[in-house]
Amino acid sequence: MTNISIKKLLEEYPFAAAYFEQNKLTIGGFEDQTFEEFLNHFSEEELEDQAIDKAKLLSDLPLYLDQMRQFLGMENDRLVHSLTILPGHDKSGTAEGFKELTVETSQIISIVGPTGSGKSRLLADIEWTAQNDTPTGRSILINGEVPDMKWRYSSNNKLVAQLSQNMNFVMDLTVVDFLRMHAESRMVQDPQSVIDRIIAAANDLAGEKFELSTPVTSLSGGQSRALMIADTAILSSSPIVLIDEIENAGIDRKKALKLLVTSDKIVLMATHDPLLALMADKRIVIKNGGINHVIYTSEEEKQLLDKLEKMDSLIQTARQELRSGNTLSPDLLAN
Ligand SMILES: Nc1ncnc2c1ncn2[C@@H]1O[C@H](COP(=O)(O)OP(=O)(O)OP(=O)(O)O)[C@@H](O)[C@H]1O
Repeated sequence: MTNISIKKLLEEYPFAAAYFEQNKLTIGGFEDQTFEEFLNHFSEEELEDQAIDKAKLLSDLPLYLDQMRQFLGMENDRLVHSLTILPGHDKSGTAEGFKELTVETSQIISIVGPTGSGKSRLLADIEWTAQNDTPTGRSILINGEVPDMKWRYSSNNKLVAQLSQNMNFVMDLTVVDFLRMHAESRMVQDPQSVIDRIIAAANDLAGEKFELSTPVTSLSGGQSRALMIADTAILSSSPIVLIDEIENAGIDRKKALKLLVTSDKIVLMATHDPLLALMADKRIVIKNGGINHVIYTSEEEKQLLDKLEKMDSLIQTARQELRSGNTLSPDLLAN
């Protein structure tokens, strides 16, 4: 929550204004920056003169917001701001190669490793909020603490939303009925505008557009995935999104990730797609059932990402041409 702009923070937690006032911080003019960026604008002299303790102000803000939400009896779902994985052991019983790994909202973590190495197991440990009670011996903390066991059993206030490669709907509903049911179960104030936003976002992700009246059973693989991603980003209460491979999903993967991240989700995805893996802030490398090491995506890798994106867009264009029944010409490579 400290990664979002002050403006967004105030929209979501209006009482944050009192925190700034109590600490005599004038945030006017800095609304588009994050709280950390705002604090960084002070000179050393100003910090000293005004007795501003940047580190304390930063670490106290999430605590303050949590306490206020609890006090005001607001829903728990938005309270999650970090997920921590504590190490267990690999399939041979060897301790995992990291101390602890914390992921915060709006961060993306990718998980890579050979087939059968344990990527899905890690996602399952997170979903189950493992407490040294799964084959890996890992433990999961939420906001730095042992999580409430309610997360394991609650059906409408789930910690984790899973997006998997196969999204086949079996229910006999149109897209709008499906979304309306979901919006009503979440008791949103203005269901129609939420539904409209989801449809617009889903159509933006999917190659071919679909209508509100389309039965969900007639959606293509890519369309149903796009719908579920948009629904998860905009309407789901789950603060953590786990993605098991979206490479062949027929959707704009980059936009999909951006949509989830700007919705303040913690995103973890198992993937071998270089575009997705490098978009992540950190990359968990799994070997023989254990987290072998964690790689921080370097500047160099991010630069490589630009090149890979250009190559990818070329392949996508070629694919589109083939789909439309055209022939491919060498001009494709000219640009
Ligand atoms: N640390 C561990 N200790 C014991 N068993 C483990 C451990 N990690 C994973 N496993 C088991 O190994 C098997 C393979 O793991 P998993 O399905 O998670 O692999 P994967 O990387 O997702 O494979 P794929 O890429 O094929 O989907 C599973 O039965 C899982 O429960």
